[in-house]
Amino acid sequence: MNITLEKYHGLGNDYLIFDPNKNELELTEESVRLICNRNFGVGSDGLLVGPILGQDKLELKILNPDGSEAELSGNGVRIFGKYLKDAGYVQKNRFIVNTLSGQQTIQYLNETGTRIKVSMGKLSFYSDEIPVTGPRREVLNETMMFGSIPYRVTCVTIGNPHCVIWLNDISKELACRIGKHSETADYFPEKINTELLKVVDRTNIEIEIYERGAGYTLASGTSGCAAAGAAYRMGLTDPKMYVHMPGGVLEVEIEPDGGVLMTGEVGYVGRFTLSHEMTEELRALR
Ligand SMILES: N[C@@H](CCC[C@H](N)C(=O)O)C(=O)O
Repeated sequence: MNITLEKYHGLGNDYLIFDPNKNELELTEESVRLICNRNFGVGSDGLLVGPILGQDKLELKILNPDGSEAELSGNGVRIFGKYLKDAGYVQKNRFIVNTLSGQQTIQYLNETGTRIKVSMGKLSFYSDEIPVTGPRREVLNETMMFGSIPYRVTCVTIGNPHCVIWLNDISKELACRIGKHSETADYFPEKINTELLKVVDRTNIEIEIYERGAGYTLASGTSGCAAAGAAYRMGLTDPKMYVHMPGGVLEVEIEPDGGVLMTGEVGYVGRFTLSHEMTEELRALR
């Protein structure tokens, strides 16, 4: 049987869904890299594997295009929510999914499930939880060197690790220039997602993103939550704000206990049935 993948995007952050209940393939780092490759494969910013059906559980495994596993993806969870509705796995309007980072609550805000609110979990700025090397502390406004240049950095986890750099001017070029050094810097034993943050006013921020295991992306849900959390913690914004990214806008709300609510759109691109040749090539990649 040839492999079938469904493609969705969250504000231009595109993911392929590999439903293990409908496909037979043992995924390896190499096969994930080939599927996500934009020239030799279908191409995407990541692969969502699910639903993995457990006892009363809907599990989601999130893979980066380099084959590594991520604890959480905000766009990935919204996309997964839309897929679960489209494929008839859920009938409820509000339900829980499980990722490596814990539980996320998904809520459909419209009939077609294209607008989704997710309760993402809690932010932590503590070094041992992110993780960041050195003594246990909250990593707030510290100087770190990326490619021999010093930057003021606030680090935070929302299940996956983020480093937020507050600047007056941000761009794709700068995100790529800094991100390629910060992703693998010694400060971060599990690597890091990088966000350049520009504060527009108390309810609007702009970010540029360089994702761990994926590189530059047009949008990222966890990055939006991390940057919003950092901006609020630094006293630069109100708790509820619009996060503007090159691919579109997310609404993020920081709750008094550090919980984060994220709301945004999901788009369905289409179904891709891989050729016999491609299916066989993937099966050979062990
Ligand atoms: N695109 C994502 C984040 C995906 C995971 C990230 N690259 C990581 O390794 O932590 C999002 O929408 O949050």
